[in-house]
Amino acid sequence: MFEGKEIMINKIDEIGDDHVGSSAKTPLRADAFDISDAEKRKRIEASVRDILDTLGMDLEDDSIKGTPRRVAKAYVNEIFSGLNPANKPKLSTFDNNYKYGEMLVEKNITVYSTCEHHLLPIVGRAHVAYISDGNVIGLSKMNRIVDYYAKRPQVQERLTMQIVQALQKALGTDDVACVIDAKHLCVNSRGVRDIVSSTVTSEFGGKFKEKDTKREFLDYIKMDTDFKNIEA
Ligand SMILES: Nc1nc2c(ncn2[C@@H]2O[C@H](COP(=O)(O)OP(=O)(O)OP(=O)(O)O)[C@@H](O)[C@H]2O)c(=O)[nH]1
Ligand SMILES: [Zn+2]
Repeated sequence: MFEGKEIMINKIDEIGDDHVGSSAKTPLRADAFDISDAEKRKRIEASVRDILDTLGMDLEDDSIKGTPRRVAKAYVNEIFSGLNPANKPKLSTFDNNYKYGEMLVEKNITVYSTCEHHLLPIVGRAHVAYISDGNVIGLSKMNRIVDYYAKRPQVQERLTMQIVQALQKALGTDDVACVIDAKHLCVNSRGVRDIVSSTVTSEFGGKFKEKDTKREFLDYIKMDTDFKNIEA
């Protein structure tokens, strides 16, 4: 019993949330890792079949009969793949031998996530920056970490914080920032149906809390957004 609990805790560490402040943790049940991906696909397939059946769809129809299986595969293998610690990217870092001392910005990283309130897509761009404290990270790893945390049921605020906290841990510095500008289809396509509005969230760690550093980062990413509300 105790051993099982230990294993569970280790897996939560692997998922990358061990370093995340409690407010930014993905709300997972304690037994979240007891269910294999194969079992998840099986259960989701049955649930989707039930939804379509309830909607009155003909599940014998050639176009629809494979839908429960397709949705289950897409959810577990792609759309919610960031819930499986095995999919966490390895954030390889290197010594900053060339002593690059300025900020590095990886901008316009594509974000495809899923709103956890309606299970509808969140589509946008993330802009990530850090200032090296001795380590540098492979550029693609920033895109990968954005994608990993995006592939969960999310709210944009939590996604932004998880990205920053994961990179702070990998790089061993607080000097990391992230801005996300994204459209929520739950706002654009249903409900209030505002097709134009988008949501901007930001998290500024360490030196990025200072006015000039924050300004430099925001100048590099130059979005068509009024940043007055997030400037110091
Ligand atoms: N803070 C935050 N809210 C979100 C995010 N994604 C969706 N929401 C909001 O979650 C809220 C859920 O509100 P509810 O009143 O419970 O749901 P609802 O009746 O479907 O609300 P409407 O969307 O206004 O029709 C909505 O206002 C969504 O716009 C997000 O990433 N962050
Ligand atoms: Zn939503």
